[in-house]
Amino acid sequence: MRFRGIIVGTMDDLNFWGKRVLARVDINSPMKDGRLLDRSRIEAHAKTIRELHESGAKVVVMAHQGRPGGDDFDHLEQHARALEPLVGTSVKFVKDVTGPEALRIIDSLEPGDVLVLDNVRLLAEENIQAEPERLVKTLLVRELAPHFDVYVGDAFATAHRSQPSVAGFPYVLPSVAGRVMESELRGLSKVLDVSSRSFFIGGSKVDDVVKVMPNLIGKGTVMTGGLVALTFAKAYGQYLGPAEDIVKSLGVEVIEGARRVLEKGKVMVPVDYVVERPDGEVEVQEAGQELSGVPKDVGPTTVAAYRDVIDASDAVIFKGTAGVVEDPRFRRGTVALLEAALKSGAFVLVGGGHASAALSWVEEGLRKAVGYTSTAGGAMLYLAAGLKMPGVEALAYSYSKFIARGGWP
Ligand SMILES: Nc1ncnc2c1ncn2[C@@H]1O[C@H](COP(=O)(O)OP(=O)(O)O)[C@@H](O)[C@H]1O
Ligand SMILES: O=C(OP(=O)(O)O)[C@H](O)COP(=O)(O)O
Repeated sequence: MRFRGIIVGTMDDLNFWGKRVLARVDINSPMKDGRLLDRSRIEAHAKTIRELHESGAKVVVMAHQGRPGGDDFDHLEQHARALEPLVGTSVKFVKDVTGPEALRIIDSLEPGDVLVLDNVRLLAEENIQAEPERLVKTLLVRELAPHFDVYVGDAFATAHRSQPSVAGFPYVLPSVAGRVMESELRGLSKVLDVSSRSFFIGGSKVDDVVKVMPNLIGKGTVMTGGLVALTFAKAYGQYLGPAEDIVKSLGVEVIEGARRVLEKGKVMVPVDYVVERPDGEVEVQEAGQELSGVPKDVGPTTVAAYRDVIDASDAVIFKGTAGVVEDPRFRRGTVALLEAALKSGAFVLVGGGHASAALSWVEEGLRKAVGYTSTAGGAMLYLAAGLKMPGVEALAYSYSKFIARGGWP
């Protein structure tokens, strides 16, 4: 398939029967207290895995969950169990990635078998980002690649990271896009080219947002929520009371980055917040004055102001959440904004694990008004901003090196 001037192979280009296939998917899902809260990414990637299983491949699934140190950093056994009914076969799981136990099971697979490796971010070197020359030298790539014939890059939601599992293997193995990667690239290239759009950008991955924001300003009005909003409020000089430390913990570069974004253009920040006071009570407080609790959602006046922007847009791109949606007390802002977008008649694109999970709390009849749901949050924004996608570039390299000249069955 052609994508923005490059050619990426798809699963239609290869015969998988009996092949040892390493499939990198993104089943990173919202979790609370060690339990999966949402399975949409697992459902999406199950289609790719099922097709590989039905084509007689020996399928090894590689994925991550959370980031080291985070509450949702976990093993992938639950994910493997959730895949079983969706793929329609028993799914093996090994609590290992490149160790002897993993390699033994990989080498013993029969056509049609499916094995899920444990969280690839348990390996330190997966958590660095580097150029392809370095990625191919990582132990992860050097140790696993010889055990495979083909790599399927399906982790679209992680394709903006130049990490070894995403952007390393395609330089040494014939590689194609999986079905999720393929449909996201096709789907998003169509919908991102709308003239009058607005962006709602929330959630906690502020470093990603600060990176894409200079390219988004000018492409539409940007409304913020979540930790993104707190960072920009700080960059505007607001005092955040008990949330000052939360924003400081994101690092000076992130706050400085937000200030530089504001030199380029305006970003909308909340005018009120739902805060949690030290005594556990929840109340709405106006922004700009000293907050006496931690802001955990946007307030009703903010929702009304953002609704006006949404109503004037032809397309709304929604990434991340307005508040701590895992706690029902701080879900209202996100749900109200999603509902406003879905009622507005604009084309609504929802991206990101938490934002798409929040759709399940929206009035049932409204849900069908979503124009496009992407499995990706950050990666979707990178694409909207026209930034480099190392996971896609690696697949294009692999296609031209190993597949295009017809050297592969
Ligand atoms: N005010 C806030 N304080 C702390 N965390 C927040 C706040 N608002 C949102 N979050 C967190 O942001 C996370 C969702 O952000 P993110 O992962 O960036 O979204 P997505 O998965 O949709 O791309 C949720 O875990 C949510 O609790
Ligand atoms: O959930 C993801 O990204 P997203 O929250 O931006 O959609 C991906 O799994 C990438 O995870 P990362 O942002 O920890 O690299």
